[in-house]
Amino acid sequence: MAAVQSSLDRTITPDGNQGQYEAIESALDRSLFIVAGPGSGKTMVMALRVLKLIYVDKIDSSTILATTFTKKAAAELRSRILGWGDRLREAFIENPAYTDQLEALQSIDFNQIVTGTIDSISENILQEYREPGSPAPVIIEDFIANAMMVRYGLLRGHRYQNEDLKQYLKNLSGNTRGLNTGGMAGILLEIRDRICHDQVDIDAFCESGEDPGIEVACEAIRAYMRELEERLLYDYSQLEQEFYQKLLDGGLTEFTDKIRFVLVDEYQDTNLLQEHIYFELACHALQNGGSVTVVGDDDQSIYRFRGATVDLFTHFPARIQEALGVQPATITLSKNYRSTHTIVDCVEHYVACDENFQQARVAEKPAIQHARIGTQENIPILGMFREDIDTLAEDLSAFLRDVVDNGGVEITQNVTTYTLRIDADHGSSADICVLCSSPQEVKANGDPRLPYLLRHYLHTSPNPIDVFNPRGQQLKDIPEVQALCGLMLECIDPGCLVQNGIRNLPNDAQDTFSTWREAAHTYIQQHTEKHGEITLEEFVQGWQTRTPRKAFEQKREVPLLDLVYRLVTWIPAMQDDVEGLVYLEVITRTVTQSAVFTSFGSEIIFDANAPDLEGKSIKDAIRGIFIPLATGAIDINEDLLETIPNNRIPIMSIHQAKGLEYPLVIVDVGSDFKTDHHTQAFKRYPKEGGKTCRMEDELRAFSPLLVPQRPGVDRAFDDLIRQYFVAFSRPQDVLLLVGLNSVKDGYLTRGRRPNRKFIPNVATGWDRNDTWHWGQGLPNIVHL
Ligand SMILES: Nc1ncnc2c1ncn2[C@@H]1O[C@H](COP(=O)(O)OP(=O)(O)OP(=O)(O)O)[C@@H](O)[C@H]1O
Repeated sequence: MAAVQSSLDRTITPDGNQGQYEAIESALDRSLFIVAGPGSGKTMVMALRVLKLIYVDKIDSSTILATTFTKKAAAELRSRILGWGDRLREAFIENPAYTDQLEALQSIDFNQIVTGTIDSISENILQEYREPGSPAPVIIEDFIANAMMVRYGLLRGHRYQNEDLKQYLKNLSGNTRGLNTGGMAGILLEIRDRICHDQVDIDAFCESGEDPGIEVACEAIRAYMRELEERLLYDYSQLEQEFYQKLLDGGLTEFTDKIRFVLVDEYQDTNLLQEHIYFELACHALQNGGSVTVVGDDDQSIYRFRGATVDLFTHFPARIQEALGVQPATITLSKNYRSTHTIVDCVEHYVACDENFQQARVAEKPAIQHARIGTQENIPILGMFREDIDTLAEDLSAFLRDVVDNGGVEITQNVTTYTLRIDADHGSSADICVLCSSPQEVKANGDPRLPYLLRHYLHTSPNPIDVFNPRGQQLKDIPEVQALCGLMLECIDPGCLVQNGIRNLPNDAQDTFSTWREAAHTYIQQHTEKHGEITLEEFVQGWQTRTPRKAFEQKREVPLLDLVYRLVTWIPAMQDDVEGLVYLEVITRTVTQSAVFTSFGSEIIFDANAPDLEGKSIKDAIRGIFIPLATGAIDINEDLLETIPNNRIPIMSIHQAKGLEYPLVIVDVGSDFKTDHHTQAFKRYPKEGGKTCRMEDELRAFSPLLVPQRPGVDRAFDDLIRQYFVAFSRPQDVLLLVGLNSVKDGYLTRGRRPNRKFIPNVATGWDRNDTWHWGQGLPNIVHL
């Protein structure tokens, strides 16, 4: 610990940081259950426990496996271990007390530690320890899984037209207007993932006879799984299943024989299949004389919709004792090193105010305490509420401009005045973050939402500030995407000859193709500049008339990726704008990945000896690339957003913000809520469990987990509380809540005798028994 203090500038003492100290210093064979609050240094504790095993217990680094839930968190954990590991090594090498250990110190290879998400670890281990001659697993991204479900689960066999299936998926999703093909595929994949994650007996589910749509859904899922198997492809669920199966069958003994330490962060988001994997790994670790450590915060479990089962964390000690006979020591980390006293108090008050929620938390969880070191101002919690969304966006933009550029904003509470200002030397607009339940920029009816208006007002000011919100719009509706996809279609299939010959072309895809092609024509007219000696119009004509020369190289196979890269030379927004680059990346990944499962590998074939191949390869590309893009089957994956530009204000969903911290965090607690409208209830004060809970209830009846004890509506409340708990615990210095006046003061109903009505909302301190703990007008915060 002395080296940690001198080299890493972290003081961890048995008195000052008891939980952290105990977790790091625990004996190597002591298994731990660490219940940690927000900002309590989970990642630091994990990294230092690993380094303690290596430096103090002299453990071989290749016997340690450390994993966490998201790619971002896994990368952060790895870089901490590597960075701190090296700094400590340098300090030991320079210290004369360790001269006799120089060789051992120099030989430590931190890269041998197995780190990553459970998916990346499964992939690497299956690849590294596979039988000689057997192929390495090929993993498909979610969007390809979706495209394959569209193609093999729905289009093939015309299941997308099956009324029983349509009705079943519609009921399950709660979508009142019905689903398009991409939407149906999305729900089917959610069912399929749950079958894997909850270890559901699919035969029993299929034969349950509760709804005629279930059988068709299972047929579609089985068709999709067969296709994966035949092509030796794995989606992420299947990858984990395969890893677990190989662990059970003893096919990975070379690996399991050496594993001694299993450490899992973010355990609150574990599903049953992952628990099986961790327990199997832990079983080997214990047999090899090591231990298992899990860290998590049940209050931050926000991935139920992806199969996370928080009970696996809250009941971890009993579950692992039953499975492996080990009794882990419970350690709590309740000190918060991130936020000011005011924010910590607000977060603690928030999480305690719903009495019913306490039953869903880890028993006897201690309150969060503030422990942030160094001088800091206790800026009050702020609120900005306005009559309408446009005024809110305009005023919020003006506030942000003042904070970033115009010398700051003064806030007075009682007699104290605070100045909010981005640090002129080290700060930037990226110190601010806007969190919403969804970063969508427009509503289904086309009306703008706060993210759209904020982008607009911030950008049109004299000193423009840019936002970063690539997930704000549907990919197919983004102008550059429309232009690029339209240009590609016009090049490969002029006059829609092949397109019109495709049977089962979904109507929504057909409509989108027409919009794209029109966008391409407009784009051609507006962009007359030359690239590589020709204009865009000449380039497209070259393709359309199949006159190679300048437009494309005379080859038998022309990769579509080449076409993409050539066309974007006329689309500057896709070359130098960070959001445009994300869109381009999604399209190129779609083209590359679809090559994995299409017959022509994302190439157009021009063969005079076999002229029919041209049409077939175009059809293949339309099916494999363009239909998924047009039907919403492909969306922007979160891992494409790992790097957030340092000169823009990120607008993100609360889920994306998990694990992050910012000096100033703005949380939208009600910019969409003008009235107490029932269609919005699920976002603020649920009346029922909703899609995720319905799916949980439906499928867990056939899983060892069994149907959840807590009613769906209570689980929906729990999830909303946790979501805003995560949001409110992200800021270091300032938390600003924004919304409409109706959310804080209520609104007047129409009619001859208007009546004041309030909008129950979990994010503004209502509990599920209709008590408003924060009160009318939100008097507990300072209003701007
Ligand atoms: N003992 C400590 N001394 C000083 N700073 C600390 C200490 N422990 C943690 N911190 C700091 O507190 C902040 C929060 O830590 P970290 O991000 O690891 O928390 P966390 O538990 O992962 O939080 P969350 O679950 O809310 O994402 C970080 O800035 C970290 O550097």
